[in-house]
Amino acid sequence: MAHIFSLAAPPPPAYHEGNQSGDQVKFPDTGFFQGFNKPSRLEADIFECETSGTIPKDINGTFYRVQPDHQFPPLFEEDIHFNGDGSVSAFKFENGHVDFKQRFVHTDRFKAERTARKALLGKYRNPYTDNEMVKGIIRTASNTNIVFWRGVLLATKEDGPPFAMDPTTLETIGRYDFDGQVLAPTFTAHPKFDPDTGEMVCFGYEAGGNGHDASCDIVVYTIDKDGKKTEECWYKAPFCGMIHDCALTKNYLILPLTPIKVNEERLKKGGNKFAWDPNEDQWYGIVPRRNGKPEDVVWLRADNGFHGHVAGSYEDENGHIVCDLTVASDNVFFFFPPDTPTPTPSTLLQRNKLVSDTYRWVFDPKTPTHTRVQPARIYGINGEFSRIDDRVLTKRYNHFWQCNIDPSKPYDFAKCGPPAGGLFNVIGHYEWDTGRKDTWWAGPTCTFQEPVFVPKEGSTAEGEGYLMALLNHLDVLRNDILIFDAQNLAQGPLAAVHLPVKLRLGLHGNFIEKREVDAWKERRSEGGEVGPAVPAREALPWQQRMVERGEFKGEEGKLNQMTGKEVPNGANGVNGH
Ligand SMILES: C=Cc1ccc(O)c(OC)c1
Ligand SMILES: [Fe+2]
Repeated sequence: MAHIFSLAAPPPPAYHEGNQSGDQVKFPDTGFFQGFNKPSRLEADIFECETSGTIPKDINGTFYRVQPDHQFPPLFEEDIHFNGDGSVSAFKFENGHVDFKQRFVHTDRFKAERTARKALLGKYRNPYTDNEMVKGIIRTASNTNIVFWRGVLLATKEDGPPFAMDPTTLETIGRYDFDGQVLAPTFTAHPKFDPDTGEMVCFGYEAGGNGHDASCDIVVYTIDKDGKKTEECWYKAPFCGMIHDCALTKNYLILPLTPIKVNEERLKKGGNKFAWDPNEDQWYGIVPRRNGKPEDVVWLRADNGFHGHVAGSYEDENGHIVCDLTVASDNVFFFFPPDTPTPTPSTLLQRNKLVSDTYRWVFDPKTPTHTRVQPARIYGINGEFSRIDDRVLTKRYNHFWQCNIDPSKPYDFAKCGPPAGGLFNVIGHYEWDTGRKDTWWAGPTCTFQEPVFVPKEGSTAEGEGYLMALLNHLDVLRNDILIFDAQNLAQGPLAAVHLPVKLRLGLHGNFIEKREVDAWKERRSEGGEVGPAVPAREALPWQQRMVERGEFKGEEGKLNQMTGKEVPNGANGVNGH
């Protein structure tokens, strides 16, 4: 890489044979850390952002989203974006004004590494590659989704528990175990919220042990609107593969099991978390929402494919489950190639050739388990990150929005290089009832991140409102937010918010109304109706088992110190009693 100055004494390379060498703060010279993918590590406030057009005055609320952003250069040169620390952005809209705030999620991992001033955790979801100092630590980087639950933000990643943050200040409150009710080692990044009951339905996969042992156990929880756990049931998956998103209907939860698999032996050898299995089916686990029993799960299967995200889902007049999601034709996670016979990583170029259409499945929940099924409808588009008007979740719906790939449009490779995160050069609005395709192309130097739907103040009609999405300027390394009329994308944006900086490629976000944030702030205040959110007081059961088995051997006090927990007689730490 070209430098604007030359050092008198050139330092040795930051990585030697793939491992970090020396203590320079220098990121790898790989695609995951250069160009638009360069780490940012920015925590900032911008009061009154610059805008173009007229920001609709009836948008009153905050668009929260999360991005992986490595706090420190990784231990291993070949590290991946998904291993970066969660960094949450908030765009607060009020009466035509927009303020920006961005903060890291202070996970146990973040705190330990900050104390050490360097990376201590190794590869993505492989504890066998960690520094001994952090043995037994909760490894999650909380970098995948940021949801609002009863007055707190939950920063989530599917390999660990959520971390709670204050919605106004973005300060981390701590690991959140729902007042001791949710103790599985893993927790999905895609909990679902039933708009009729106010319940949260959530799950964890690889949940039977410590979250890193290829267990086939899946746990499904329901938390009611008052914060009480009302359902917990454990199911078995046909293999330990990724279950990233889920679909919720009035009576069922559907778990798409993707044929990218965990193998504990591979982890022990320091290998990848996942390996793609091109010979495995894609599976759908259907479980009841009420009084589920382990034997109730129905697993349906279809030809190999890679699940993306769910748009909507509901039960039709026949009691069948309609479940809409993107399914890609091949391995989206090109950095997790098949194991056998020899792993040959595919490239970003191949990744960009995948087709990811939107599939409608109609499942009869009474079908015998292991039955092979076919899609009912394929929309005929190529994209990902579908969103709906969340008020129609669990209900028959019409509209969805997503980021699309249109390879027929010009792309300025000379100015932008390979399109970081995928060539999402179009934003699209679709209607199941009409087959309509309402799209807008962002031009040859821009791509989109996941959109959010913002309901119009005072309107209850599905899809009436705005669509908001981050725009990546790949040529000048900067971001905007574009705001559209949700049902007329083709006319172009109504307004834009301009950031003076580049964000990272994020995963997911949500728009939360100001009135909801304000009402909960009142309830969560000292002496309020509910009181402040309380972080987890006890170590997770898998950590307590490590202590009981004597696996800490004195590392425990060190770990407590590094994560800022109280050390004396383990009152508050990993042996928490
Ligand atoms: C599909 C997205 C996805 C799946 C697993 C992850 O750990 C993740 O981290 C950002 C993202
Ligand atoms: Fe996701």
